[in-house]
Amino acid sequence: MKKDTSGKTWKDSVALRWVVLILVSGLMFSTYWFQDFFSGLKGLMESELGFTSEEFGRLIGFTTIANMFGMIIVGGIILDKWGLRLAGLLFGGLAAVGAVIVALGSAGFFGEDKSVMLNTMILGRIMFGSGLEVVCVVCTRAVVKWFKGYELALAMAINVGFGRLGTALGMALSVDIGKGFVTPAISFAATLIGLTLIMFLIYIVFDIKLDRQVKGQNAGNNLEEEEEEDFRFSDLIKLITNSSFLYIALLCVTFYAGVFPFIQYAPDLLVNKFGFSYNLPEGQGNFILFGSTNFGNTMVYVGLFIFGLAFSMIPSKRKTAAGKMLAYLVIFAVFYAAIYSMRDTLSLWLQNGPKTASLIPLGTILFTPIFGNYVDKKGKAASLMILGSFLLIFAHISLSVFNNVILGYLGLVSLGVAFSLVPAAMWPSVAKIVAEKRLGTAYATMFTLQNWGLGLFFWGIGAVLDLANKQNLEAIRAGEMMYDYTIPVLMLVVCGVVSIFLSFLLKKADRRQKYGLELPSGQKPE
Ligand SMILES: C[C@H](NC(=O)[C@@H](N)CCCCN)C(=O)O
Repeated sequence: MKKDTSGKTWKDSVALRWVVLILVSGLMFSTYWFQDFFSGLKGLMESELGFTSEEFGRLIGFTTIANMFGMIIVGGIILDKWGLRLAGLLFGGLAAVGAVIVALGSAGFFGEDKSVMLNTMILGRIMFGSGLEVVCVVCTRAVVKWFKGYELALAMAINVGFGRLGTALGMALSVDIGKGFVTPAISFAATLIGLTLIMFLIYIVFDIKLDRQVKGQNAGNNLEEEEEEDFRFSDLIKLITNSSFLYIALLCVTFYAGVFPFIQYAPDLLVNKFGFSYNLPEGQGNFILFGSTNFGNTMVYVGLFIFGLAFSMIPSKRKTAAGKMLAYLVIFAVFYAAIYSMRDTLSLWLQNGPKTASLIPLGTILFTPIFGNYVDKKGKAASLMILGSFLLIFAHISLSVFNNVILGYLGLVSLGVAFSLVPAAMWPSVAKIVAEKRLGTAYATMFTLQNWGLGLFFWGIGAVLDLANKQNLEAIRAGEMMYDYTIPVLMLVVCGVVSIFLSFLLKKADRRQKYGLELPSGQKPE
């Protein structure tokens, strides 16, 4: 799109850009929620629906099947041909319909036989999964459309942050929402997709207006509209024969295979391995925000925190050093006071499987932009991917081989840091390796390959869990014994080892091909 210098469009307004970001990110929030909220319900699915771990794994694994066989590429082509408004509605709608089928299936609407329930839920998850990935691409495209030339990196981080928030809240709250049943939690998650589709409909009004304004400007200035590049198979061939792209794409497969599938089982692991709870004690710890006696305090904390954050974001030239210190002090004090006042609740949460595991995606909301900023300013992206892969290995070893709860917490923290580091370094690196006109194809290719790894491990962890505990399955289901997660999690160490190997190869290839992955943003190698 060419920019008009004589008039303004809606995207030139800061306020409207951020309204658009919220409207678009709604779908990220709800689809990530629906993708990951089953993790908090694994125990309930076993006790209420009678699903084995393998069946649980099959259910979440099948979410990726259409994507493995090219759905994201088909979605990309539809996006190119029909535009982001129709593609968003089509694939967001597909995700919503799929989610409703999962809810109906779990309620026994299609039949109360276990296999009918499982198969209809799988059918719904396949439809949902086909929508999810394309929705993610549509949202990213919309953010680029409105923020290119403005706060693009920040907007992208916030957009993914909404997705992570969806994952965290879905994991943490689904048990409470379901109140001991699976279907209400699924219905809630499906309703969220419906509501955020309405937000997307409102976004469409903004998008139509912007297109009209840009068209008017271009006509007034005799400018031709810039054509976006369509998906081409020849681009795909060029990409996969580029060694740096190949290494980073494979790293995307192995790294994410070690993280997303683990997250689906993390609450159940904490419950079975360390004796954490699935439910909080009746009437305790359910401190969310609303309906809590601490609501007033919380609002004061939130207000002060936003004030501190907003103040710290004022450009340095307009702010004294003392002002900057004051802003950081306010943020720190608010954080400390909030944690201190919630210490009882927090201590209950840190012994609850879904709530503790949800801290992994929650932490990334804070750390991914911090590491992203580091990569922008200092570079070292390939080295940070090596570090992230190392932390992944540490996390999985400490959560599998050892039986120490402190090491378990350290493992979770280490996984959270890795899950912030690698995406913060990986996605901007792809933009350095691949020409902008091929970025759509590059992301679609990476997400397609990634879904192979996800599908395999979503299902594989559950299947190996059943296999490794074959002798004790009866006793485990009767609540007399606990699952042993050692082998399924140890398996994920392999993902970390291959990731380190690939990150070293990437660093070496970058030295040869000179993409400048180790350099700050905007700096080119000599
Ligand atoms: C940005 C990146 N997105 C992906 O990997 C997508 N394939 C969406 C996956 C959704 C899984 N809950 C990310 O989320 O880091």
